[in-house]
Amino acid sequence: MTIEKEDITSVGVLLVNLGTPDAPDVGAVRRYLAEFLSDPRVVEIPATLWKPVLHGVILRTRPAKSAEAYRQIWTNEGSPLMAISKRQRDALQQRLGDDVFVGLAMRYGNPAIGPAIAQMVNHGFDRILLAPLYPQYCAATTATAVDAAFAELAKMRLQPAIRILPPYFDDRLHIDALAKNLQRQLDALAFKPERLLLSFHGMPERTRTLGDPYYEQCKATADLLGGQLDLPIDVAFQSRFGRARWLQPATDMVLASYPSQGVKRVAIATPGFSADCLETLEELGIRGRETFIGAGGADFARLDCLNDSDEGMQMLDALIRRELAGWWPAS
Ligand SMILES: C=CC1=C(C)c2cc3[nH]c(cc4nc(cc5[nH]c(cc1n2)c(C)c5CCC(=O)O)C(CCC(=O)O)=C4C)c(C)c3C=C
Ligand SMILES: [Fe+2]
Ligand SMILES: [Fe+2]
Repeated sequence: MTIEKEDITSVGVLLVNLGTPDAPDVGAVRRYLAEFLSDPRVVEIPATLWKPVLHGVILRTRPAKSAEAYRQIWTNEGSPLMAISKRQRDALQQRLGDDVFVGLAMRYGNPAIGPAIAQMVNHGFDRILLAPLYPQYCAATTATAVDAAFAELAKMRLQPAIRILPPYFDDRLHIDALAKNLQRQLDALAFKPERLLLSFHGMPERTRTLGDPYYEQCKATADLLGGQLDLPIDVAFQSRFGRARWLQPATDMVLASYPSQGVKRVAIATPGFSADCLETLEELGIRGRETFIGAGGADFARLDCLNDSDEGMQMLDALIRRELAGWWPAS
């Protein structure tokens, strides 16, 4: 009997994002935050010091506040991050066709990475491309997603072959998709912004010296993108958490200071997020707007992430096809 190569290989792609609570209520948000903030890749404080603070203070106070924020952005399809991620998965599956399976998993909450990998392996997928949907690399996002996948593989005798989508912060495909998508949104605005603020999720500043290339990669994305747009850009970092010094400048401080510098019309975009989520919709779209208008600003627009836009899906399709070279299409 001869076994053809095509008969024995089965290729799957697993899109991975950060994750979100199952519901906008205190219990679900507490479960999500407990998993997220117990990850030593996220909070790099010795467990003996951090656990009492997490369980004694943070998980008693933050879930109610965060649940209230989630309620303001929740949709009929659930959390925006989940709804958009599912649409990205479906659109990619459609583009790649039936020969390649496209799955979706989240680092925190559901659907979890471990069971998603186990399920793919049980269904016979022996070549899996993990695609953490973070354009810029940091240990708190990319590395922890990969850790979770390999923790599942560590339980297996017969492991699938694994590939990992590299960070795509400076990839021409990514920059072109962002430029085209943002220009389209800017052209549709009822006002002409004097400034485009590019807001990336913050990180503790010390992660830079510890070896994360995140800050430099955010700056590189911004520089390349700025070169393709016809308005001045600024870069800032949002969502500060905890007491340590975070990457500067902080988005809320920049928004508050614009009007006194004569910048009254602003657009804000988030090229570090592949899908809109609490941090873009509530923190920027609601609170950021209030900060800017409250400080004397006149016009504010929050621009969408690439999400499942044509530009975004075309980029993802091309990035994934490139990483699948030699695996698929079968030669
Ligand atoms: C895109 C990159 C992200 C980085 C880098 C990141 C670092 C980081 N985040 C926290 C703490 C929180 N982040 C929260 C939400 C959240 N964070 C990201 C992405 C990055 N985080 C996303 C996509 C989301 C949104 C999830 C959603 O459900 O829509 C939250 C939860 C919400 C809240 O209570 O504020 C926390 C907490 C830390 C500590 C950190 C780096 C060390
Ligand atoms: Fe975060
Ligand atoms: Fe936040």
